[in-house]
Amino acid sequence: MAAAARLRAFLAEKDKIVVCPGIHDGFTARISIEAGFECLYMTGAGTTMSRLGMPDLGIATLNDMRENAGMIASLDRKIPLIADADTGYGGPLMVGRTVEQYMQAGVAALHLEDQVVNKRCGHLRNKEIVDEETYVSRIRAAANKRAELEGDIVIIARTDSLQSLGYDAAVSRLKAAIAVGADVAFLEGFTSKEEGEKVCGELSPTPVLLNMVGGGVTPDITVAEAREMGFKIIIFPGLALSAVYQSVAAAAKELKDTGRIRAVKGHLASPKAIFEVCGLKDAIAFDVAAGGKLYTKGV
Ligand SMILES: C[C@](O)(C(=O)O)[C@H](CC(=O)O)C(=O)O
Repeated sequence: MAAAARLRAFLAEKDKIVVCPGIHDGFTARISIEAGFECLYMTGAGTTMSRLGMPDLGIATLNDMRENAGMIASLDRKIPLIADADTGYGGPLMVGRTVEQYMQAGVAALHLEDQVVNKRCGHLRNKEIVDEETYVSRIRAAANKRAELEGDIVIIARTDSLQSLGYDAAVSRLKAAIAVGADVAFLEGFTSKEEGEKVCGELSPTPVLLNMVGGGVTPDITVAEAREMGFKIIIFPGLALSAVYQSVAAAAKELKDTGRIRAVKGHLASPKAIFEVCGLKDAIAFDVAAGGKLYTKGV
């Protein structure tokens, strides 16, 4: 089953919540696959930081995002990838190109939001949003492109309008997005569990996504609680980013302070062990099956 169809099947399962660790590159994707997750989330913030070394301020372009998403989606085609597509990177024509390219890249779902193109992380202050008509035209462009290509990519409509317009206007934007073809709703940055529960109830039967940003404006909600509240998807965008930050910072400090890294717990993985996380055995088997001679004696 193709990735988008698989994700749709998950969404159709009663009482199921799709749990997605946030990953930003091939290695963190592989580690999460090895941990047994059945779906992944490619964070735009993480893609911007890992590929460009820049903060989440609308700096990554369609090319940066699509290339990263395509590589990650290709690692295991059985595992659907939900990928951030920010604002769609322009007007309806650009949104159409984004959807087409994400589909070609094998992405199962993408989310599109109503911030201005020069956007920022949804958990920062003073976000600027576009008017509702412009937002709806982004979602319509996505749905039209999907129909034109006879695809089934899952369209997730995100609104960042809660911060400036309040709950009712934000939910009305999500309803307008659903009316023109969005499959899933995403209320960014809600600030109380009551609001989270309310939006699930109000938009039902449309599945609603919960963005669990550690240290963000949304209170901490566990997977079990989110399922109970009615969410169908939960993403943890900062999962790999914060782990990488903490462990690399500790290792760098250790090296700086002591001149070695072996003392840092967990840094003793051999090259071979970590290559195995990245499909070493399958890569060798593929080469050997084709008659390659490089790895017949092992590595
Ligand atoms: C979901 C998000 O768009 C992302 O890029 O992962 C961010 C998360 C973050 O910055 O931690 C967001 O705007 O919520």
